[in-house]
Amino acid sequence: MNNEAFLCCETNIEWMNKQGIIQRKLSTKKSNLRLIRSDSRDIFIEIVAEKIAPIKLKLKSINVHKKFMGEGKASIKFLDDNATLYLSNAPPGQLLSFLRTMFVKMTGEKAQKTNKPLREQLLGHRPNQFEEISPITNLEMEKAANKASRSTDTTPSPLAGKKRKLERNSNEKAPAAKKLYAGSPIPNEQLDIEQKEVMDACLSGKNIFFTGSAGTGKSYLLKKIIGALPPDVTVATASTGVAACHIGGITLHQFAGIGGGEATLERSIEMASKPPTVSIWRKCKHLIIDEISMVDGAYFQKIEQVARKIRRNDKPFGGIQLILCGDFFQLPPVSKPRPGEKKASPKFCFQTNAWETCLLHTFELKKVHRQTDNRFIDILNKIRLGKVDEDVINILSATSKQKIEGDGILATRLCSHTADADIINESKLKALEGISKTFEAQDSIPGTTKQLNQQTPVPDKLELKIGAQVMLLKNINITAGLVNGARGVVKSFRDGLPVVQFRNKKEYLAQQEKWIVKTAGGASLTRKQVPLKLAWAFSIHKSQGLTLDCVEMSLGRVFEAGQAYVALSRAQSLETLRVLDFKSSQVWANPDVLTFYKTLDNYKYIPLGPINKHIERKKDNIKKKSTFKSKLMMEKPLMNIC
Ligand SMILES: Nc1ncnc2c1ncn2[C@@H]1O[C@H](COP(=O)(O)OP(=O)(O)OP(=O)(O)O)[C@@H](O)[C@H]1O
Ligand SMILES: [Mg+2]
Repeated sequence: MNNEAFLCCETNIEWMNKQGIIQRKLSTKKSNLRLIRSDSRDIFIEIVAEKIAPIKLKLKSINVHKKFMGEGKASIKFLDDNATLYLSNAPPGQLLSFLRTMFVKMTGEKAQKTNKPLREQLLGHRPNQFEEISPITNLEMEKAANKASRSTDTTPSPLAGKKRKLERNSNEKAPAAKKLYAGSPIPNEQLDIEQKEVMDACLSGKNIFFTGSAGTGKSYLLKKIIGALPPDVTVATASTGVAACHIGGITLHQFAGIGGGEATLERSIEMASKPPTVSIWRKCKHLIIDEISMVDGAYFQKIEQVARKIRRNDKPFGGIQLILCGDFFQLPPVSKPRPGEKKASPKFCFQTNAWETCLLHTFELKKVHRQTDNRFIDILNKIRLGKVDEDVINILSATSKQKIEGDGILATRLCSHTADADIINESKLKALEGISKTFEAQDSIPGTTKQLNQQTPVPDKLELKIGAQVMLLKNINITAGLVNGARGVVKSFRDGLPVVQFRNKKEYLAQQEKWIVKTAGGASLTRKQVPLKLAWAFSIHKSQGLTLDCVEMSLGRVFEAGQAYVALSRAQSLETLRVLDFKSSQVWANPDVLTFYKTLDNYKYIPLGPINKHIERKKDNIKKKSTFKSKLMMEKPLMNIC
């Protein structure tokens, strides 16, 4: 079956009379929609659902409303039939492919129809036979995308001239068309074989944990999985605000509604039993968690118990399908000491009973997409496991002297401590001459600044000057290299907006972009802001999940297992990386993580002995360093960037 021409979702169909009064209505919870073609080459949508006879609606003179496609909703108005088809709870990715196929095929059909011989048309007296629509070809896609980009109308439906003008939906602006045609022409080709295997397992309803080294496309795949599940019953979360924003979800804490998890189980259940949290817990069928390595095990255990109680279902997590993703070799959970504890003692999720009872099917992605240089990939894989040999030391040390900046774009410094990164950005901006311009975000609901600061990558106030080092925070034009994470410098201000030049020499006038985040109650909050942030420095914790194209680091003060690995693996290549004072003692893996991964097939042969010795040595180093560290924190941070 051509999956691009198939959609499963809720439908409502309304037929109207000439006066616009509804004559007939039909609602289904689950319909299967198919794009089909008659032997006279007309294209139809066929709607098949239980207890109703199949319905076929001809795709001619239609008006499509697709503004809420991302939420799994769209409507198609059939002007000749005086009917409207409302689609809801559709997996957003499937809906996008379906509408795209519909537009592409209709665009192609219009061109073909004029060439059809009259004789063939006149002889078409047989009862109609229908066949499934063939998959779209690259050529068809290109044609339709060109047509859509030339047109100011985002509903590239083949409506006839005058009618088209009249029926154009004024609510729809260009971005929706951009969304429809962005990315690879053939959506199925966007996943590699390993990723497809995980996707299939997720769609089969199993509990899944997928892992893999940095840059293997875990978050990329997670976004596709979210797009393939029905949105009304799917909750996409991540352990941190930045990671949640990356996949368009909310934090796990926001979803669970039990605060930081410090309360007793009884109190936590009480907290989660309040509306709207309770209804979201009950409605949820698929719970997605990205960056699972940073979720505190005790918290994970608690929400599993809360889920069972709230949903009155004794199955693990109250019967919710779990889709967990992350790399435990990266940053561990951040937790505060509990009452009576001097030091926080975070536990990983895999060390809990809840993890055991969920019977997770585990997958590992091995193909690295972030980097292409195999030498660099090998180095990163060794660092991930805490192994540092002479090759690693030599190659990383050699980067310390390389010039990676150009055209006024300086390298971004990754700092082990957040405060250091903030101070560097502030002081560097202050040191620039010229007047500064402040860009204030426009938030849809007043009083949500703190939440939006946490959940979106853009600040509520952004101060810029000519010469400011910035990073782009949205994919603006993928083919032009204006992608999330691209580094640039502010060259001038035009019409009050910053003009940024990027490493590939492309210039971009940064206009306000929109971020939409979900609240735990399911409402949407919107922030509009220029898609930039200061980029002289970032903290390693804030950089988790990012890809950076010109990056520098000094790892002398790292304090977590995996912190050096996270920092190094942000770089796209050895040529765009500078490690200032690399030492093997900066790299170590958590022994519990190593033991856990040894239970997974691909890690059976990790030589644990030598690595553990290294870890013990490292632990001693941390103890010695901690007094030194607190002294250092009071001194000025490193300022010798570039
Ligand atoms: N199948 C794919 N085809 C093309 N590009 C891909 C594919 N999978 C991932 N990528 C790209 O690889 C880069 C890294 O992907 P992603 O950030 O999802 O990795 P990750 O495993 O989540 O990394 P991290 O562990 O650092 O969070 C991104 O730029 C992403 O777009
Ligand atoms: Mg990721």
